[in-house]
Amino acid sequence: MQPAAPALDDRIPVHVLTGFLGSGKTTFLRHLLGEPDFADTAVVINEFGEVGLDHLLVREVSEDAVLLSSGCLCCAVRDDLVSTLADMFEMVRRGEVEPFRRVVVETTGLADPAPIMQAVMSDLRLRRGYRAGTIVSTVDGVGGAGTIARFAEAVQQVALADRVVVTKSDLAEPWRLDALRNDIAAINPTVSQLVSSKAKMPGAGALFESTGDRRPRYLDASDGPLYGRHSAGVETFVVEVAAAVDWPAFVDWLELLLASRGQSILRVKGLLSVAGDSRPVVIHGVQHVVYPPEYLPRWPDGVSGGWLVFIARDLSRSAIENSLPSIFASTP
Ligand SMILES: Nc1nc2c(ncn2[C@@H]2O[C@H](COP(=O)(O)OP(=O)(O)OP(=O)(O)O)[C@@H](O)[C@H]2O)c(=O)[nH]1
Repeated sequence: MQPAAPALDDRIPVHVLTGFLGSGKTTFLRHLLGEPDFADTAVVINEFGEVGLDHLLVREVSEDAVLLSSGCLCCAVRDDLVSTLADMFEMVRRGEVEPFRRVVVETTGLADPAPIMQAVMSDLRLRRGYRAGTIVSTVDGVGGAGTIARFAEAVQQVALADRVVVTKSDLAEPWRLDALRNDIAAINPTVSQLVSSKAKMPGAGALFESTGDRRPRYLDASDGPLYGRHSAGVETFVVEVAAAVDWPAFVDWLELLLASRGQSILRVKGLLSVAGDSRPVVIHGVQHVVYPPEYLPRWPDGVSGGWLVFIARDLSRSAIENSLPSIFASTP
């Protein structure tokens, strides 16, 4: 008698998209969600600050992105992820939402992916409907080597990845990319490394496909010194910017701030109203780099005034607020 073929596992894979602050997770995810291969993908986004931006950007391409805010998935809001996934499954079962074929969880930039994957896979309710997917980690082609050298979180994200996407290759010199790829290989010798440019990457459709039968690395990570911990002193705060800003003055202010305090400011992002334009402007700064602004077609529902979120070390909210007045457009 022939041995029975192994039963096909038709549970929904939960993939984790991780990567250090500003390394390009959301940009890459938005691009993927626009590809036909990624139709039927449910997205759960976790952000640090009291206000989230990434889910607003992802909703431009996929209406149903769910935001888990106010804490990091790997340490503070793990239970929220478990109950969100359970609710999503129930809603599909009751026919309240369209079925989905995969879930992608985008973590905060400081997250350890191991406790996230473990929380999902150790919950008996979830295990009936979901299975562990792939861990994909983005690494910033420009600043990645520096963050790997300075932040244990960046090392952990690479160490546990099944695939690494080196982003921003359009901005980085070839020698820098080669050196970074060597750093990544030194941390995780068997990981497959892919390179993307402005979120475009050959073979992106297969990004979350299984990497084979290898025992997942996250299973062995629970006794490591990094498990679910964050580098000391990293804090987040939100600065409200209710009035319209004068664009040239704002750019000068942000460039000066990041040039002088880029070692402290790991990430700044936000949504602003700019004098003379009705569209909200999305702002991105990553360490010393200010990225080109992006316009949203309209203000998202429920959002009116602007704000900036900072993720920083040794930087106070009052220092930022005191320097802000220079950016506002003067009223005629
Ligand atoms: N030129 C260029 N810019 C990129 C690329 N990928 C991302 N960016 C820019 O880098 C900035 C940060 O990208 P995000 O996608 O927001 O990064 P993230 O990892 O989601 O950020 P956090 O969630 O805050 O940690 C944005 O201004 C992006 O437009 C790329 O391949 N090329």
